[in-house]
Amino acid sequence: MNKTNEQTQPLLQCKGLRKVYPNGNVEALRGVDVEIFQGEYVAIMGTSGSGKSTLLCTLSGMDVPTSGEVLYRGKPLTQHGSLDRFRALELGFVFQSFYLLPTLTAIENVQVPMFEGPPRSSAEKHQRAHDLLERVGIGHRANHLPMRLSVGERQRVAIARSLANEPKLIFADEPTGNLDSRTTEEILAIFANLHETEGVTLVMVTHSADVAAHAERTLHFQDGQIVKEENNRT
Ligand SMILES: Nc1ncnc2c1ncn2[C@@H]1O[C@H](COP(=O)(O)OP(=O)(O)OP(=O)(O)O)[C@@H](O)[C@H]1O
Repeated sequence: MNKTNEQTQPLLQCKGLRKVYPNGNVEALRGVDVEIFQGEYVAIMGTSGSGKSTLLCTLSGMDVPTSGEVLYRGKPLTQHGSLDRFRALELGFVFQSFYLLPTLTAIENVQVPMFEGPPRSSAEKHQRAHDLLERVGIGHRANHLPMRLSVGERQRVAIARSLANEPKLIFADEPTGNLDSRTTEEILAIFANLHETEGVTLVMVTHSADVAAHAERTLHFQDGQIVKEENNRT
């Protein structure tokens, strides 16, 4: 990615991030510095227990670090007002286990974050959700409950939901962890398309080198620290 002047400030940054879980006194993050620029596609890769999910939780404000700071557009996360609202408006999330609400249809699931988003009529929410489902290739499944969808289709719904409020940054935590290899490629193609055609900033946690290779840059994580950084496009 070529950095223009506007991109010299990271979209998201953390400095000296430490996280100690008092339960078991586990030091999950041991001084992590990361800079993520607008429009980047970054993979955080490491073995199980290395601290990837903890990093993602603290970077996104879902959890608080023991020490160190997370900055969004140069300002500490804590100064962005209500963290719930900040997350709903600025961030999108995709998880390994989808976390779709089982009693809502696909199109209803996609609309859930919109209740925190910019004011929209019911008809507008419905239309937008439908457009998002079309965008990820499952407009024809809009009225199905999650249990009537394949796992790959569920993840597509979760991606559509993550786009509900036009987030600046999407966090994906092992988004292909429950998928077979063909479906994994399909889901990664959706991420690549969002990144390439719409400039969505993506931070993806994975334990798989093959999956990480789809990102532009890989941060290798080990024992709560970044031990190596790799540019996947050179
Ligand atoms: N709530 C918690 N309380 C205590 N220890 C925790 C908690 N959450 C995570 N840990 C510990 O912190 C360390 C990092 O865990 P984390 O889930 O961030 O790793 P991970 O790399 O995402 O692992 P995985 O790939 O298996 O999900 C591990 O030793 C884990 O046991």
